[in-house]
Amino acid sequence: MKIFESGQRVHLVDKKGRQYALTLKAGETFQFSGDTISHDELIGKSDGSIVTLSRGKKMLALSPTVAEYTLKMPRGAQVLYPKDLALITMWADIYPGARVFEAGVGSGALTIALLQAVGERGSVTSYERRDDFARTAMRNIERFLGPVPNFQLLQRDAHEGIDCQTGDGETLYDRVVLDLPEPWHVVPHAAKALRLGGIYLSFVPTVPQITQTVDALNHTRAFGMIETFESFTRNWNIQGRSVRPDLRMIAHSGFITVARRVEQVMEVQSLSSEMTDPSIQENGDTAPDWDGG
Ligand SMILES: C[S@@+](CC[C@H](N)C(=O)[O-])C[C@H]1O[C@@H](n2cnc3c(N)ncnc32)[C@H](O)[C@@H]1O
Repeated sequence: MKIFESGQRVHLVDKKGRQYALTLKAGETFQFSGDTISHDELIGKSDGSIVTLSRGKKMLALSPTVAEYTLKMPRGAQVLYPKDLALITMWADIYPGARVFEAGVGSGALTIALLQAVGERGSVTSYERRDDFARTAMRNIERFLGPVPNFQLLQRDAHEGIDCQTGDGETLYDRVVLDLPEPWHVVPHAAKALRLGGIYLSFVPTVPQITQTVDALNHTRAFGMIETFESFTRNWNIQGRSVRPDLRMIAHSGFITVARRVEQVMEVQSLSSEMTDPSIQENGDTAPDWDGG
């Protein structure tokens, strides 16, 4: 059972699912539309409890998930949406023990997701150009995760390079994850900083940014398996017989580009070689390469 303690972040959720964030501090009072509840009443309660405010309104007290926390935490820069955080951690294949380089940090939403995924055995090193954003991010990160000895946040410009040499000349990083406007300037540094087989991932909101990023990845000849994709999530309203998609959704956030650091780029097959490829059937469809498909 998780019991709320002073210093912890708690979300109070009303009947309509609206969430109100507070950081517990003995002696303080939470106020909401003329209703109040003292933090002391929440401290010692279990995660998932129902609490009653001064005028009788009932609310659910929950320990926020990463998705809930990052949507409600103070922002310097725009945060990544949970749908993109989920895809980034999966497609960058952030695993326990991984050594990750990240830039820029913004408000720290992606950093929190990366730190959770690498766990105590892994590490995250992040560059953020703006000192004010770096400070907001550090507060956000520590308020959610507590002290993070495996995290290094440096006020640096990632366009100028990624420090990646250990004493014995080994490159440091398993993964490079970028959420900044011009990732193509960082691509040559990522090629040097990533170990062979390592993964590069960047997130950008517009099509010209993808083109420049993919051009830069191809230009280095150090990356293969380059893919770009986007995602949509659409919530559904399920109330009695009213079962339908919500009227509003986030129609666009951005594009994810992923690439693998390789020793040598394999030539892309030309159309003429595809024509002689036995796996291409006469109608142009690719033949299944499994038995009985
Ligand atoms: C969109 S925000 C990142 C948001 C972050 N991923 C989050 O979820 O909270 C982009 C950040 O990149 C930083 N940035 C832009 N160019 C940079 C560079 N060359 N080096 C380091 N940081 C940079 C900006 O200051 C900004 O904070």
